[in-house]
Amino acid sequence: MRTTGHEPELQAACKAVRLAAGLCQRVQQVLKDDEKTNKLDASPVTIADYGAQALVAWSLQQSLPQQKFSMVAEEDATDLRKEDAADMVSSLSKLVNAVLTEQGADALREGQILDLIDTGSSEGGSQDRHWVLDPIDGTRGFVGMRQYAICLGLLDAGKVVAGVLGCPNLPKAAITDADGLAGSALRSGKADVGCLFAASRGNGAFVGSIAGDEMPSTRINVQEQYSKPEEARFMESFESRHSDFNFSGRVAQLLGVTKPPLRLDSQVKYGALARGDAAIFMRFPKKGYREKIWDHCAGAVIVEEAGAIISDAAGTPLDFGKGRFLDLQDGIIAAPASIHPALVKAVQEALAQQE
Ligand SMILES: Nc1ncnc2c1ncn2[C@@H]1O[C@H](COP(=O)(O)O)[C@@H](OP(=O)(O)O)[C@H]1O
Ligand SMILES: [Mg+2]
Ligand SMILES: [Mg+2]
Ligand SMILES: [Mg+2]
Repeated sequence: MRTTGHEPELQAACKAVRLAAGLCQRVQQVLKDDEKTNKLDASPVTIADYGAQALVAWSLQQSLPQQKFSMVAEEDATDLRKEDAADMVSSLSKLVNAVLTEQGADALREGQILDLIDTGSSEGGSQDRHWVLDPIDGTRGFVGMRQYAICLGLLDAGKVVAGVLGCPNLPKAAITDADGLAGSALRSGKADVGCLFAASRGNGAFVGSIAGDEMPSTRINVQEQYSKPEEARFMESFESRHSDFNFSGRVAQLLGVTKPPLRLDSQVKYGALARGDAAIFMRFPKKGYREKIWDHCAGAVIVEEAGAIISDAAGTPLDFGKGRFLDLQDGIIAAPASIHPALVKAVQEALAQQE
């Protein structure tokens, strides 16, 4: 990987994401029902989400002690500070400390772990630097033994300047039609899995193994050619409650795409797009749903550095500098620069047909 203006941050981010991924992998092996809870919005959260967030906060501060630390992250410790959460906090503490002591680091007290989780309460915005973390994106995929990702981006003055995606269950080889929907390669347990994607602004996107400690060094690019739409594939959520599959189907039809969609949980989709497994990404949540910056920040810089354009359904670039939410119109789409204009046009046509 070339030396970049954000090399120390990218290295620190890879290290932090790998540490968190190690914790997630431990938990996925032994996930028990009583370690899943539901947040107010009925989305699940596990001790792995909390543990991964604590470890990333800890690791970034260890790696970059000179830098002011600000983080916008999905989870907070409010529920863990309630009396009935004592057992969960105790499991969380054991888990986090098992990973830390394995690294030769000192164990942390429960209160310190909760405080680390709460460092993710920054509002972000268009000034200064902020880390943006989704400790487990695709928690439903994580619980269901499918795909999930640890997603860490860096905002500088409202722009994403670096991003890392840890994808412990993503096959290292491109997902092919033969793998079927939802990356079922994972379920077989046979595929060689575990990818780490990294990109910094202006320096390209790279992939490597999530194991070990080398920086990702294989340069990746999106599928540039779109001469035959019938050969193109699109990706969308595994969860139908997260995106309108009927609508994406109509857009695909307008584009002349005939292959069935590849449905994967989490920002793994952005990594897969960046390395050319599929050509198009579409996400159309229900009206009124507000997207959060941590669900797209790291993935956005990775797909852009691999040659894609990511935007809302109107073709407007995503603005990560407005706080914890993204203000956007009608969903998120991404595709190689050569395809993106046709994609915007098809989405607009499909929207017009709906009216
Ligand atoms: N009703 C909804 N519509 C759209 N997205 C939703 C949603 N409910 C939850 N999500 C978001 O969808 C993310 C997963 O994306 P995907 O659908 O690509 O797997 C979740 O991230 P977490 O799993 O980090 O909570 C969550 O933020
Ligand atoms: Mg969540
Ligand atoms: Mg998420
Ligand atoms: Mg999450």
